[in-house]
Amino acid sequence: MIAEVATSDKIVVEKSTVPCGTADNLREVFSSLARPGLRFDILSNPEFLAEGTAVNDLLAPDRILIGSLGDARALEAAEALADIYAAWVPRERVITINLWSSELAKLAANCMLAQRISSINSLSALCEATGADVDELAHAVGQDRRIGTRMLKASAGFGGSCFKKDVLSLVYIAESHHLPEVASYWKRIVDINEYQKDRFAKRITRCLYNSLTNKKITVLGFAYKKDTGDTRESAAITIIGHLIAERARVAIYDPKVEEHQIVRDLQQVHKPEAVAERVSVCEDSYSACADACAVVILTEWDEFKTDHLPEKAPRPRHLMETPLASTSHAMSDDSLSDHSKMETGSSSGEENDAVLNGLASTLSTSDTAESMSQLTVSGKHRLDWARVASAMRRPRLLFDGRNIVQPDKLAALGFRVHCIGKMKQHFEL
Ligand SMILES: NC(=O)c1ccc[n+]([C@@H]2O[C@H](COP(=O)([O-])OP(=O)(O)OC[C@H]3O[C@@H](n4cnc5c(N)ncnc54)[C@H](O)[C@@H]3O)[C@@H](O)[C@H]2O)c1
Ligand SMILES: O=c1ccn([C@@H]2O[C@H](COP(=O)(O)OP(=O)(O)O[C@H]3O[C@H](CO)[C@@H](O)[C@H](O)[C@H]3O)[C@@H](O)[C@H]2O)c(=O)[nH]1
Repeated sequence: MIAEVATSDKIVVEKSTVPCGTADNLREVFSSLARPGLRFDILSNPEFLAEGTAVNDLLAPDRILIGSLGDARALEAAEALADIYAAWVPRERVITINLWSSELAKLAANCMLAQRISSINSLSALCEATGADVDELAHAVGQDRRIGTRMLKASAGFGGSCFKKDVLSLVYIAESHHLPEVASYWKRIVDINEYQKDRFAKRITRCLYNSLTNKKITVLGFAYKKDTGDTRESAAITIIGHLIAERARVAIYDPKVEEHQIVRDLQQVHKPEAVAERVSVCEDSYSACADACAVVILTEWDEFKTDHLPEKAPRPRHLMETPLASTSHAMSDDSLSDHSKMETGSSSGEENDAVLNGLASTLSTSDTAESMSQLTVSGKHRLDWARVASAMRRPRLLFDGRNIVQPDKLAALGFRVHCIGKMKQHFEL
């Protein structure tokens, strides 16, 4: 299009993430379609902003890459583009490199970011098996400045329109250059991501006694990350797909994703009838959680955090006198003990309810009640987890697919909390 309408020399800037070598293809297109005598300088200037932080990323980028062919004329074009950025970006952050390095650097950056997440996620499986804690591990490892702490948050899997696409693009490039070992190395990043989502979904099923049929499970968060309504490649799509396949009833709440988008996404992985029958999209967390036996956090929205809850909620006085030791051993296995309580309403299950009810009455009179009902942090809304707990059914499981809650605080409210990369199941009697 540009080639066909241009009547003077042009600088053409590639902003999109493209396979390495695209600039060459563009040059061929321009030379075959453009008017004779016109010159087109193609520059690679990949975009590094992330959704949710786009404005900040634009205003204060780590670096600006400008790739050019490197001849005198191309360097002049690169300089013209660099001058635009000079209005707000320090010159030393504008890196001028060759065209192919720039195209490949964008892909490589995303692949290496995705690789870090798959690395920590693969380690999260090991943490669950060994008793290590993945957040402690990430912190300890990240203190080495050569490694750093960012992009090391274990999760139920990365999503977004870029990571999977760009890793697979690199895989394709490696294959087309006859580098199968390189291709298979990078392919594993995506494989581990699929494994992580699958593992998380299976853990939910396992903790609900290997049957989800007609059990209500609430999903909090559908976007691929917080502060965006984008759902492309969201881990929620795959994980909810598993829940639907297991015939659960799934209630979904996300503060930014519209119902029609959720339905459309789920219809990619399931028949429309199954989605219509098994999925409901709710206006708020409380209606989504009512009567659910499990809550699953899939997006790290701030409103789901527990930083407004007191460090340790007071145990109701009447339960202080109750001998608790006798039941504690029965709670150590994450499936059997819950099973007996849910099916039979055994005494320990009733004690759990008593804890919750007692807690509610204690909270209404104690000082802690004030901090507990303080549902904003720095002016931002927080979920009333005590209200959620009282609206749920036993065993009140909570699966934190983003490791954003403080498990002990929720355990004090009667939840049984499962986190990524932590063997310990958090609950109180
Ligand atoms: N979304 C981000 O946060 C982000 C950040 C950095 C870089 N990028 C890159 O920017 C580009 C656009 O991303 P986006 O999130 O806006 O994607 P998008 O899917 O929202 O937009 C892509 C647009 O390109 C159009 N399109 C696709 N193929 C085309 C073709 N062959 N010819 C003409 N038009 C075509 C689509 O119709 C769509 O309007 C991608 O290369 C992406 O990797 C995106
Ligand atoms: O420690 C982390 C960090 C992120 N994620 C997940 O990874 C995905 C991607 O997150 P993020 O990188 O913040 O968002 P994107 O908007 O996809 O941005 C990436 O993709 C863009 C498009 O290419 C690039 O421009 C950005 O630099 C690159 O960060 C999301 O699902 C996150 O929840 C984790 O699981 N753990």
